[in-house]
This record gives sequence, C-alpha cells and structure tokens, in this order.
Amino acid sequence: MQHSDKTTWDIDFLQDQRQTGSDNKYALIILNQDLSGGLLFKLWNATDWHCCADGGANRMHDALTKAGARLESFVPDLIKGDLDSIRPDVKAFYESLSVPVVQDPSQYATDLMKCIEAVEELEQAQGTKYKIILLGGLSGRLDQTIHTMSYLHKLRQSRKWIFAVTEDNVGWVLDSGEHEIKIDHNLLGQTCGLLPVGIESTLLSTSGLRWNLSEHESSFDGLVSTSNHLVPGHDVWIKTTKPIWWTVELR
Ligand SMILES: Nc1ncnc2c1ncn2[C@@H]1O[C@H](COP(=O)(O)OP(=O)(O)OP(=O)(O)O)[C@@H](O)[C@H]1O
Ligand SMILES: Cc1ncc(C[n+]2csc(CCO)c2C)c(N)n1
Repeated sequence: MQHSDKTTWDIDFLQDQRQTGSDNKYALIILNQDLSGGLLFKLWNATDWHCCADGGANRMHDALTKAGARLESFVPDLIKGDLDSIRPDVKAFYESLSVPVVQDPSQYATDLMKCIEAVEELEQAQGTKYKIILLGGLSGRLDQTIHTMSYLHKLRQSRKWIFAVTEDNVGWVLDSGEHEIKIDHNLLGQTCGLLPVGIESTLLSTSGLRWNLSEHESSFDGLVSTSNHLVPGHDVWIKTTKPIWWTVELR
C-alpha cells in the first residue's frame, strides 16, 4: 500500500537523557545475545516496561553482575519463553524478586514472538500502544537474524514503532512511503544500509546520504545499498515504494 504521509523518526531512546513517563511509552525486550552493561543501562533507563526473552535473562543478569551494578535495581516486569535457555540460578533469583516467569512451550513460535504477544496483552490491558525496542536480534545466528528481519517486516502494518538495537547497529523497517530520519551524529556512526529484504524490488529515492538514489530500483537480486554513509549535519530522507530495512551503525 502506498502511504502519502511522511513518517519522522527520532530515535530518542538512544539518548542518555531520555526521560520515561513522557507521551511515548517504550517496551524493552532483551533477547539472548551478548550484551554490554553500557547499552543495557541506556535502553533500560529509556524504557518503561522490561521483558526478557528466555535466555535474555541470563544475559541481563550477567551483564549487570559484570558491570558491578545492583541487580535489584534492574528487575524485569516479565521473563517469557519456552524456558529452555534460562539458567536455574537466574530463574530462581528473579522468582525470588516476584518477577513472573511465564513458560510458553510452543515449538511453533520463537521466544521473541512470545514476548511481542506479551506486549500486545499489556497494551490491551492498559489501552496504550508501546513503542518496542529489541535488544539484540540482528547479529549472531543467521536464522535468528533473518527471523528478526522477517518478523518486523510482517509486523509493520500493525506496529510501526519497533526497533532492533545491537552493540553495532540500530535498524528497523521503513514501510512504503516517505520517511525523515533525524540524525544525531554523536550517537550514530557514519555507515548505513538500505536493505530490500522480503520484497521483489522497490523504487528508492534518498537525500542526506553520501550515495543517494533517485527513483532507483533496489532488489536483493540487484542493487542493495550497503556501506552507504550519512552526511554530517544532514538528516536523511527516504522514499520507497515497498518496505525496506534501514540500518545505521552506532557509535
Ligand atoms: N544466537 C542468536 N542470534 C540472534 N538472536 C538470538 C540468538 N539466540 C537467541 N536470539 C534471540 O533471543 C530470543 C530468546 O532466545 P532463547 O534464549 O530462547 O534462545 P533459543 O532457544 O535459541 O531461541 P528460540 O527458542 O526463540 O528459538 C530468541 O527468540 C531470538 O529472538
Ligand atoms: C517448519 C518449522 N521449522 C522449524 C520449527 C521449529 N521451531 C520454530 S519456532 C521454535 C521455538 C523455539 O523456541 C521451534 C523449535 C517448526 N516448528 N516448524
């Protein structure tokens, strides 16, 4: 579907000073991926509701311990999954802090999907829509990485505001239409990509990039804009006829 309006993206959750409790509610889903204390603290403080996907609880527990943080100051609202990855000591620790540890044994949905379902339930109960940040999911196992890309692509119509953040990248799906992406060069590195994944092809126009495109076809089987660069001092504008993945390097 062609959207006529422009979406403006301001990834304020990467800024240290973002205050929770503002109009936008954010949910954080911590996936089972290597994780540094620094990124965890930043995203934790920028978000209002926190959930660990199964072994994501181990990663959080271990990152906090390594950083010398007080574990009791970072208590998730939920741990959910098939629970084949969470360590018994981590499960017992969070249960002792009254964290709900919810087992969904389905082998036809990933733990990421089970956590998104939990956000949907929260939204129904509160009558609020959350913006979602996945911590992890765009690196590591290729099947999981492609799953993240596919799942966010499929979610795009019901959920515009969902981002995946790793140590190296932030990425999300730009649905068909026009997009303005606010760039804070203190947070973002220079390298970015426009990835035509899950579509036959798209017509792309851009500004604010080192290598811009003008009504240019992009497809997995043809042109893929990788290793593109942000231009200092400029925001990015993108017009696409089909949904694409946008990724940009983090500093
Ligand atoms: N190696 C990995 N690379 C990328 N993402 C991962 C990786 N491992 C886990 N994840 C993400 O973290 C979530 C929770 O992982 P979990 O601890 O359950 O591992 P898993 O059993 O391999 O995952 P799943 O049960 O969802 O297939 C997964 O649903 C996935 O989104
Ligand atoms: C065609 C097909 N491929 C893979 C799986 C396996 N699978 C998909 S999600 C999931 C849960 C992981 O916690 C598992 C085991 C399946 N069911 N159907």
